[in-house]
Amino acid sequence: STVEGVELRRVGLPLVSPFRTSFGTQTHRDVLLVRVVTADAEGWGECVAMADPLYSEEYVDGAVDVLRRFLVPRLAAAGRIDAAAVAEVLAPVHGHRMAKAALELAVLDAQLRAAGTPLSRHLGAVHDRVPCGVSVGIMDSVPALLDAVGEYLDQGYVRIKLKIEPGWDVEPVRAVRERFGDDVLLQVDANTAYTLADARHLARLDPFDLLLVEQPLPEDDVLGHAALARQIRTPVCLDESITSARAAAEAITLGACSIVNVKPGRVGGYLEARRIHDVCAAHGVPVWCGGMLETGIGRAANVALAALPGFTLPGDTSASDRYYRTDVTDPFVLDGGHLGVPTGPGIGVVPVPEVLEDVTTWREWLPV
Ligand SMILES: O=C(O)CCC(=O)N[C@@H](C(=O)O)c1ccccc1
Repeated sequence: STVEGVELRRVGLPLVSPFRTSFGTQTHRDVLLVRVVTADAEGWGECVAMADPLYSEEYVDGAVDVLRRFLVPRLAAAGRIDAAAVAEVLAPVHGHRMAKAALELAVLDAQLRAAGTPLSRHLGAVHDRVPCGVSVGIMDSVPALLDAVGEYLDQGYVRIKLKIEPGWDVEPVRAVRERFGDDVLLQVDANTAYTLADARHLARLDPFDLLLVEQPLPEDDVLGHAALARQIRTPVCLDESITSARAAAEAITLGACSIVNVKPGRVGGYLEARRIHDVCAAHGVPVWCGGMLETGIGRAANVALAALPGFTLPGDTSASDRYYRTDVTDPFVLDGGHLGVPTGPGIGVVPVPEVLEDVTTWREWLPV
């Protein structure tokens, strides 16, 4: 399809409750949405970058700039192209995977809508609904944590992920196990907050039968994760380190991880995410779909991806109301601990016009 123009749009969404991780606390999301207009259809993409470069090197203002000055012009210069070729067209621009992922999804969504093909079918989904986990932030106290976990379990979430950091790890995990038992699927996410010197401390999580410990060490310390994996029993899962299918193959081969969190925004798009899924499947490594507090736009695409066969662990594909009182699309609502995979063409959802207008803080039309 030939792109006629691209709209960059920022929306401001308050979170229903503060979300604290080892790298900071979020109370509000400044989300960049990308709308691609072609002769046949328009498509939507979402950039998962945060306002500040604290999870990765990307941030919203930078994504806007690289899209406006480098990515959209290169897409325009390519003329009529298939969505499968977008990554190659954008490859000369180094990095900026979240910005690239947003543009690629918008092109792919427009193309699939024009063809009447759901994204799930295009990616190779085999399920029509996916089991949902939930990510629980670092809390002010253990009692507050137990209340939050109890509430999510009552809502039907099938897996609990606890954010941890030095000083908030063994005790909250023990408290959740003691209160909710050994059958609850439980995992932890450190977001790079530890070092290899913490190996013996992290081994204190072993008795709690966790599904995994996610990204305990810095994203560039692949060999450190391999060394750690030899010193603890809890399976190591990588997130920030896995920036591509090649990075996944390398980390697995080096023994740095036995589970992978697949996040389309982090790896440059849903097509690279599928390649990571395929590489992991070839190595017998289970994957699950990570989240970046997406609106219904990114959430719809994540649920489609999470329906692929290798996604055998519940992902961070929570309901819209985990984060937002009002989503920009019709809300994703948990049903028996699952979310239904959208069945419409493309990502299968569109922003609700009046909501979108109400939450828009900035927009720019880039003619092509
Ligand atoms: O459910 C969600 O969408 C969020 C899941 C989650 O914990 N995301 C974490 C992460 O490190 O994976 C994150 C949150 C905010 C920003 C970056 C990363």
